[in-house]
Amino acid sequence: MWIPTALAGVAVLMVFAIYRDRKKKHNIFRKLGIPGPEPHWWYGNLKQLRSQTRLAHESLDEWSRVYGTTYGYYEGPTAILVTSDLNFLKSVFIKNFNKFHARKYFPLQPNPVTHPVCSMVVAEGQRWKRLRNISNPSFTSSKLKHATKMMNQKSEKLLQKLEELTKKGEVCNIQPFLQGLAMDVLGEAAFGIDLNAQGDTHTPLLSAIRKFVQQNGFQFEFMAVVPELRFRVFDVLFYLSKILSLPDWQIIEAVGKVLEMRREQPQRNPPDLMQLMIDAEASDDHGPLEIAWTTTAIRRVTEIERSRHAAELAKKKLTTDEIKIQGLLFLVAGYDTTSTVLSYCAYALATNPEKQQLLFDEINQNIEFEENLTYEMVHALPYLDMVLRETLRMYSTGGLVINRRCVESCTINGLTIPEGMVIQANVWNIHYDPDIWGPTDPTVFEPERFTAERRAELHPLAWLPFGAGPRNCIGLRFALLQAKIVLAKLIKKFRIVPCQQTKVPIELEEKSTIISPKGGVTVELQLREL
Ligand code: HEM
Repeated sequence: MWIPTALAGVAVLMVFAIYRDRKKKHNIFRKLGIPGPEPHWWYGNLKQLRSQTRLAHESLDEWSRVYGTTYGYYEGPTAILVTSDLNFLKSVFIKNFNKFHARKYFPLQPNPVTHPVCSMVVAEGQRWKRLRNISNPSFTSSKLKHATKMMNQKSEKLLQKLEELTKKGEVCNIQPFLQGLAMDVLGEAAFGIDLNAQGDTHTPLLSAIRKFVQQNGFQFEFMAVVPELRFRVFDVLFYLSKILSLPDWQIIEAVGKVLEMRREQPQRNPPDLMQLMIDAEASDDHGPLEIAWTTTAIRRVTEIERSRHAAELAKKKLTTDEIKIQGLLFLVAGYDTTSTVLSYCAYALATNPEKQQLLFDEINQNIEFEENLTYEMVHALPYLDMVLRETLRMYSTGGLVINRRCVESCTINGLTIPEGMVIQANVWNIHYDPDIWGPTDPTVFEPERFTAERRAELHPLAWLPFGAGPRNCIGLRFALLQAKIVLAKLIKKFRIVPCQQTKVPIELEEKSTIISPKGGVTVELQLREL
């Protein structure tokens, strides 16, 4: 009888210890004199952050109306400082980057310090720098110039598909088409292969990526409540994903096959991302990815892997597994973002016909039908640039990942930030601030906010769709170039008009870490007369 009683006593003591620990952690903002919503002792403010009626960015925006420019909330025990103070953000994202080079942990991710394999998006410190430095040369101006021909070809294929649909008199949900295009462009640019996602929208790779993007979203957010278990749960799930051949494993396997193929047919000119990674591959490989993915194996290999990693870090080399994970990252990071932004553009132009006409006039005067748009031609279309920037202001699809985790306690603009606190840029709030974007109401689509003169007056952190500082989006220029080529060709050929199925105002949803139009964007495309 005494055993169950003792166990119950231990359980009560443990719950009490956790309760006290949480209460202590939830006192951080009070001690710093920072306002914010009252946290629940167990899940913090997670339940209020996302509800049936509100998405996370709407909660952040709403809280800033109640608590002001800077406030704090908690995800489980983790303190999140949310701010729209542009100078404060500049200090964190740029001036003090050495203390803020990490992101808030994703709901499920590998341990960025001890796990043998991390992609750039979750890596930290030297590890992140090494991965970023190896990938950076893929995004130089000369690489982008080289990619324009391929982007043109893929866009022409998109137009053909859309024309077929239009001729049948059908309205179209444009997002899946744009997803196919984005995937084809990435396949060529990063790996030198034709994925033909536009030919067959149900290829196993595309389906796997779609599922991956859906599943790795906020349904795992409960992990924020028990951050101590996050890495272990990731390890177990990843191990299971191999056994069950879940989407992430399918993508990794597909990238692995490309890697093998490319090792046999090396050196494209100029080298693409895959070639850069192969060139940076370590000769003494660590062995297959799966060795790490059992909890017991992890303990066994960590020390060995750590010392190997230290040696590799010094050589700036990549392991085979890192190449595969980086490959997965680029496919996932570039696929949904660019296609989502283009879908928002279609919505914005359909519902603002006079702005669409201005854009058409600029394109019509400067480019011929089916012309191969060069890098220089695209950059000589200022209104096209303004339309994209305004769309990205109004619909900041990646706003929720624009945060940094403090890796060493420090004082920023008079505020003491303890290690582990996350600084979240309140992007949607900043992007709709009338003091920055007025006098025209920021809820109105007005590309004219981005004339060269007005841009020169903007604070460098006022427009944040791609984040800021050394850890901003690596694909920024690539994405903008691709989006401009597609949009210019699309508007030259079609008039985009709203139809019965167009949801006005647009409905949003949180998918993975991005904010997308719910159910895509359905519009009517009318062929323009030649
Ligand atoms: C319009 C399309 C895109 C948008 C809106 C977007 C947005 C973002 C944002 C907001 C971040 C976080 C930045 C920060 O924390 O400061 C990010 C990071 C990243 N993006 Fe993009 N992105 C786009 C396209 C792409 C493309 C095409 C690629 C790859 C070809 C890409 C690869 C990445 C990677 C690898 C990171 C992590 C960078 C790091 O941690 O160092 N993105 N993106």
